[in-house]
Amino acid sequence: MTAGKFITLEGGEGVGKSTNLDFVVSRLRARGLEVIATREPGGTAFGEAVRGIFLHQDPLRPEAELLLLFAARVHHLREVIEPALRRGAWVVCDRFTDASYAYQGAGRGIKPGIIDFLRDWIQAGLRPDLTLLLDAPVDIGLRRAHQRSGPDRLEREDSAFFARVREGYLALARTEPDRIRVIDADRPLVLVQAAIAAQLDSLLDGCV
Ligand SMILES: Nc1ncnc2c1ncn2[C@@H]1O[C@H](COP(=O)(O)OP(=O)(O)O)[C@@H](O)[C@H]1O
Ligand SMILES: Cc1cn([C@H]2C[C@H](O)[C@@H](COP(=O)(O)OP(=O)(O)O)O2)c(=O)[nH]c1=O
Repeated sequence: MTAGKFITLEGGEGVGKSTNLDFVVSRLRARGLEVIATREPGGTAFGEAVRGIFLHQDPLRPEAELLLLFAARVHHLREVIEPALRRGAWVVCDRFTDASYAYQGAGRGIKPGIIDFLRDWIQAGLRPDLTLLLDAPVDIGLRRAHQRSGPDRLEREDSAFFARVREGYLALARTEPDRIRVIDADRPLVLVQAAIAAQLDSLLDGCV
């Protein structure tokens, strides 16, 4: 049996990650693949409990944010992601470690070396096979997110914070252009999904 693939969706608030996660999952299932859809923080009972603290505990120090995220991540990896990949399933995850570099690193100012250390300790060599980075101007994403629900703790940050997050993500994409594919999310959904489909098809074609 071939090993499964690990796909992540990343980007700022309201860029369309959840909407497009459903699209990715349907497209892969249509090919007959076993697909697990999950999210961070979350994905396990412990991770979902951490998510509640993370989104609502105020104040929460940047160091505590990062440690909580990796505490949830280690359970998510050991209990959900790694077993699924080992049995040949595909895993599609709404946010993963790139979000820690963008939000806690670029956004909060934690040095990347500290995040590298936690990533290497918890994940060893595991990285997503494909990351779809949905990119849109900050005000557009926030407007979409606010239409959806009341703001959580992070969504109340100022626009300078989200501008750093966006630039942090784009900087990651420049360092790993093969893994991280930037998708212009400031377009009608049908065009965003055509771009995503093209990326998925090239990953699938590489698997046959
Ligand atoms: N390309 C798009 N154009 C317009 N609205 C969109 C687009 N993509 C998503 N939306 C809408 O924006 C809102 C936020 O989308 P969502 O998928 O929840 O974003 P995220 O998971 O990134 O926060 C939803 O109401 C969704 O229907
Ligand atoms: C996984 C992860 C998420 N986060 C933040 C980003 C989001 O504000 C929040 C998760 O909320 P989520 O609902 O996934 O985001 P969105 O509002 O865009 O749909 O957690 C980090 O700061 N670092 C991380 O490593």
